[in-house]
Formats: sequence, C-alpha cells, structure tokens
Amino acid sequence: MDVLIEIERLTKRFGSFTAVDDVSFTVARGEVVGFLGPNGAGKSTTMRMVAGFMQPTAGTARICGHDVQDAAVAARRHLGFLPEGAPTYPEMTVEGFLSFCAAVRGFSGSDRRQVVHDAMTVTALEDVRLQPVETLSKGFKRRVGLAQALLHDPAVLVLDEPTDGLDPNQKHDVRRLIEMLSPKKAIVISTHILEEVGAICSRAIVISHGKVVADESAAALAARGPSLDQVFRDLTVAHAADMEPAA
Ligand SMILES: Nc1ncnc2c1ncn2[C@@H]1O[C@H](COP(=O)(O)OP(=O)(O)OP(=O)(O)O)[C@@H](O)[C@H]1O
Repeated sequence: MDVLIEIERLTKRFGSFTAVDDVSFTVARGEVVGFLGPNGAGKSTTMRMVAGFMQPTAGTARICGHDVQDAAVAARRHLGFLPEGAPTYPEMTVEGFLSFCAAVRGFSGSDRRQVVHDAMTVTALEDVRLQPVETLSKGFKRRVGLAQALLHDPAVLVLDEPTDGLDPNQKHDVRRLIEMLSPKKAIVISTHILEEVGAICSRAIVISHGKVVADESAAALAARGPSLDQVFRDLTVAHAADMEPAA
C-alpha cells in the first residue's frame, strides 16, 4: 500500500479547550477519505495542521514521507490544499490569481501559462478568467480555490468542504473531477454533507469533539444503520452524551 498521508496522534489545544484530540490515520494512493463531523468537531483544525498552516500542540503529520513542520517546503510540494472559504487576494482576476499561485509554486514562462490553463479547464473557469475573484459567486470562488490546489498536480489533496456553495450541477462536476483524479492521488475531503460520502468516498472517518469515532469503508458505515443520517447522529450525538460530565 502506497501511504501518502500519515497522521500520528495529532492534537490541538486552544487554551484549556481541546479542539483535536489524539487523531491518527493514514491515507493511501487511490483512496478518497471523507472526513465527517458536526459543526465544531475539529475538521478544519485537523486539515490546517495536516496542510502545515497551523502548528499542532502535539503529534505529527507527514505528506509523502515529509514532516509538515520539519520539512514544510518538501511536504507542500506534494500537497494541494483547499482551505475553508474564499481565496485570498479578492481583487485579482481569476487568471491573475492562479498565475500568481503558479509563480509561487516555481512555474515560469510557458509552463506557468500551461498549468494555469489546465487548472482553469478542469474546473471550468475559462469564461470568468478575466473577472476579479471578489465579483464571483460563492460556487465559482470555491472552484478558483480548487484550481489553485490542483495547479502543480500534487499527489495529495486535502480539500475542506470542496462542494460548499455549489449548485447541484457544479457539485456533480466537482465529484466527477475528484473521481477522475483519485486513482493517482490520496484525497481527504472534509464535509458535513453525508451524501458526499456515498457519492465519492471509498472510506469515511467520523470525528466528534475532536476524537475519531469511526474509521471504515463508506459501505460499512452506511450498513451500520437504516440511513447515513441516523448512523451519523448515533455516532456523534451518542459520543457527545458520553462526554457530558456526570450530574
Ligand atoms: N483559533 C482558534 N481559537 C480558539 N478556538 C478555535 C480556533 N479555531 C477553532 N477553534 C475551535 O475549535 C473547534 C473546532 O473548530 P473547527 O473549525 O476545526 O471545526 P469544524 O469541524 O471544521 O466545524 P465546521 O463544520 O463548522 O467548519 C471549534 O469549537 C472552534 O470554535
């Protein structure tokens, strides 16, 4: 198994509050892992640490064998990260922003034009390439973020809510894109949209109050109960009840 993402005992505390609590998992090439959990469960915080944008309180993450803290540049070379929300530099045009990101990634001349062109093609952004990012709809902004993550054709993709704000047609297109990319990459998608799991994920990890409460194939998770909604509630609400201090 070609393991590309290794997460070992990752923990993040904000003061006395533990947002991510001893999370460990690995993701191999060819896997699309759905990282699920209710609002505030710790998904984005975990992803920011895996992407090297936030320092863990404890634990480590490696991308293609490179520690995201100790070998940050090497790790980021193999990583495409779609953060939550809209891309920065909203006053830049779509093409200008992607071209800037490509330059930061070390592309120049015709290579730079080519990677920007390819990323805009797969995310269907050509028609808005000259529009400032701030004037785009939410769905288009997400696609600019996705294009930025794909520019350097990384082996690892960490995507925080990639279909957030997209209409059903755009969701379909992004899911097909992830499916097309998946054989050659290790992909983690954070979401609280449960239909995403059945639609694109080979495996699901459920996190609740910062702790992993399930890690299994999407089919095994779905088979735990009458519906994925119910399984999700049982795992996350039951876990929340377990954590209540005794009266
Ligand atoms: N910089 C910070 N300082 C203090 N608390 C924080 C900080 N960042 C996140 N948190 C807290 O950590 C917890 C986990 O937040 P996180 O954004 O990782 O959750 P999430 O699972 O991504 O939620 P959502 O689905 O709503 O995006 C939340 O209670 C949040 O308020």
